[in-house]
Amino acid sequence: MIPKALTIAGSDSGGGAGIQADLKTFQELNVFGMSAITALTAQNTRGVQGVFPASNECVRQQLDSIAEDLKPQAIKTGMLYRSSIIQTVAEKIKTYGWSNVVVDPVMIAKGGASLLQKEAIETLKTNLIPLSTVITPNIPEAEVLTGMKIKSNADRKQAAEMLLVLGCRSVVIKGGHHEDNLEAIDLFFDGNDFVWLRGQRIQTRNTHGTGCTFSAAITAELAKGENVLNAIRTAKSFIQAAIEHELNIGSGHGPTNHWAFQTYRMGRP
Ligand SMILES: Nc1ncnc2c1ncn2[C@@H]1O[C@H](COP(=O)(O)OP(=O)(O)O)[C@@H](O)[C@H]1O
Ligand SMILES: Cc1ncc(COP(=O)(O)OP(=O)(O)O)c(N)n1
Repeated sequence: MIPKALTIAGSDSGGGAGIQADLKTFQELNVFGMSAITALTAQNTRGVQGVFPASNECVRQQLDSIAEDLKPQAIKTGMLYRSSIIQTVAEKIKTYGWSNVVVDPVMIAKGGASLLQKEAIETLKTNLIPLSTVITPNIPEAEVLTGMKIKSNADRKQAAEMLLVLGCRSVVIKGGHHEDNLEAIDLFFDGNDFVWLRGQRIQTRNTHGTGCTFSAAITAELAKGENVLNAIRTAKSFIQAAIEHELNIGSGHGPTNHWAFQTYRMGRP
């Protein structure tokens, strides 16, 4: 059986984040990728120049078309932009009984553009997060979702506990935005165990789409039947290789190298 994964996210015309990063990642991990597009963005390595959200009907029809013919073994959500799109996605996840749901609570692009309306944060918390197998906030997103400041390791553990109360089955709070200069360390928590996933911090500005790529790699591994922690370990290795072997494309924050994991590194850390 060919594993199939679905991404429900925004399109990045520059190819480094969003739907484009997700499909490249699925492909590199030998998973057949499908997509439902929630918004078009005019975007490049310098930033986001325009956001054009899809109608609810457009999102609904894409999800129905996929579900009626192609059964994804795992799905991920990225940029969902507004409350009504989140509601549509949550309804469809329930209707079609989709499992292995990875929620990347995308809020703000690196350049500062808003990819989620403020009023949609509550809908994300109440409608979508309770349906998720794992959520993958970065530190600023975890701060918004919990209402607490995250500075120390103890803070991050407390935030992970608070996020689990929202109803997700597990959480990984990514460490890309942490001030640690030597390592980029992510924290996994499933209600029982805290696991720190360590990687050398690469000094580069070419980190556009790191979060999308990381959550897509988790989704691909879940589609193949891996457990959540193993999926996250492989994703960490995938993103580490993708940042380390940079491409230097564009004049701003360049994309990561989606070929690198296959080319340079196959194992988990
Ligand atoms: N400079 C870096 N060097 C190595 N790993 C990084 C670097 N920046 C981010 N990462 C890793 O990339 C993944 C995405 O993290 P992060 O940048 O926090 O997410 P987002 O793109 O959602 O803001 C995490 O596994 C994080 O540890
Ligand atoms: C269409 C779209 N979706 C998501 C993002 C954010 O991607 P992320 O992986 O968090 O990377 P940065 O944008 O922060 O570099 C996006 N930019 N566009």
